[in-house]
Amino acid sequence: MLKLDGVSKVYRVGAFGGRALTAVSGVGFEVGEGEVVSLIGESGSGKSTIGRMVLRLTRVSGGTITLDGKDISSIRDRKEYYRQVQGVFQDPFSCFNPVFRADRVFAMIKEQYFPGVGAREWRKRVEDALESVRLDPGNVLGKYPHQLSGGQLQRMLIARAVLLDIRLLVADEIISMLDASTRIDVLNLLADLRARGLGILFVTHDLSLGNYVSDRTVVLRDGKIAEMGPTPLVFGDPRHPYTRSLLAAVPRLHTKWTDLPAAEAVDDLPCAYHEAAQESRTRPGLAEVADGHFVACSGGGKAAGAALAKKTLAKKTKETA
Ligand SMILES: Nc1ncnc2c1ncn2[C@@H]1O[C@H](COP(=O)(O)OP(=O)(O)OP(=O)(O)O)[C@@H](O)[C@H]1O
Repeated sequence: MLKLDGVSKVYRVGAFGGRALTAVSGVGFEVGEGEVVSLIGESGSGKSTIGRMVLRLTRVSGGTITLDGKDISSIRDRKEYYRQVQGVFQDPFSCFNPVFRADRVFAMIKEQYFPGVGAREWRKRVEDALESVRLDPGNVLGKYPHQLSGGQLQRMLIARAVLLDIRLLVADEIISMLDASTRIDVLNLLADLRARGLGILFVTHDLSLGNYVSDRTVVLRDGKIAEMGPTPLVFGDPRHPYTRSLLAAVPRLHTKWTDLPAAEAVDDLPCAYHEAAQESRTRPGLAEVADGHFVACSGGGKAAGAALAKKTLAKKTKETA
C-alpha cells in the first residue's frame, strides 16, 4: 500500500531561507493494509515531517512516496487522495472551529465527497460512524467543541475518517493530550480499525505506546532510520545503541530513577551494522540482522575497532617490555 523510498526533506531556514536544514534523510519503509507501523524518535527527529509528507502537506525534497505503486505527488486529484489517506493530530481542539457545532466536520465531508447522498441516509451513516468509535450520537451531535472533551473530539475526527472509509490513517501523537483511560479507549479503537484493514502510521515519541499498538516499528534518529523491524524484535532485541538508550530511558513502575544502571555509552558498543554479513546490507545504510529487522551503522564499529587496536598495541608493548 504505502511505500517510502529514500525520502528526504530539506527545509530552508534562517534569514531569507539561506540555510538548509535536513529534517529527514533517505528514509524508506512500508505500511501495509491492516498494519500499524509506529514511527518513534525524540523531539526533532523528523517524525511529523514524514507524516506531513505522507499527507501531502509538505513537499518531498528527495525520494518517492507511493500509494499502491503510484507516486503520490503525481496524483492530481487531491480529493481522491484524501478519500484514501487522512491524518489525525495531537490537538483535537485546533481542528474544530469554536464558533460552529463540532459535527460540522461531517457536513463538510458530505458537501465535498457525498453530495448525492440523501439527508436521512447521511444521518444514518454519521450515527453508525460515531457508534463505531464508541460515541453516543445523541450525546455529541449538535454540540459545540467546548462542550465536548478532548477524547470525544479526537474520536469524532476518527469517525470522520471512518465515514470516508479511508485506507491509511496518519495518527500523529493523537493521544498525548488525553488522560490515561481515554488513551486506552482510543488505542483500542485503532486496533478495531486495523482489524477492518486500515493501515496506520502511528507517530509517537512514547515507546511504550509504540510497543502497545504497532506491528512494526521504525526508530528515527536525526531524520535517519536507526533501526526498524517487527515490534517484538526491535523492543525485545534492540540492536542499535540508540534504540537501547531510548528503551533504557523508559520509566519503570517500582524502579526509582536513582536505582537505574548507568546508560551504555553509544560509541563504545560494537556496531551491529558492521558485524552483519556484507550480503545482508540490502537497503542503503541498513543491514538486515534478522528477518525484516534492519539496523543502521552506529559508528560503534569504528570506535570499537579503535578500542581493539589500542588494546592490541598495549598488549604488544607489554610483551616487548
Ligand atoms: N516548517 C518548517 N520549517 C523549518 N524547519 C522545520 C519545519 N518543520 C520542522 N522543522 C525542523 O525539522 C526538524 C524535524 O521536525 P519534526 O517536527 O518533523 O520533528 P518531530 O520528530 O516530529 O518532533 P516533535 O516530536 O517535537 O514534534 C526539526 O529540527 C524542526 O525544527
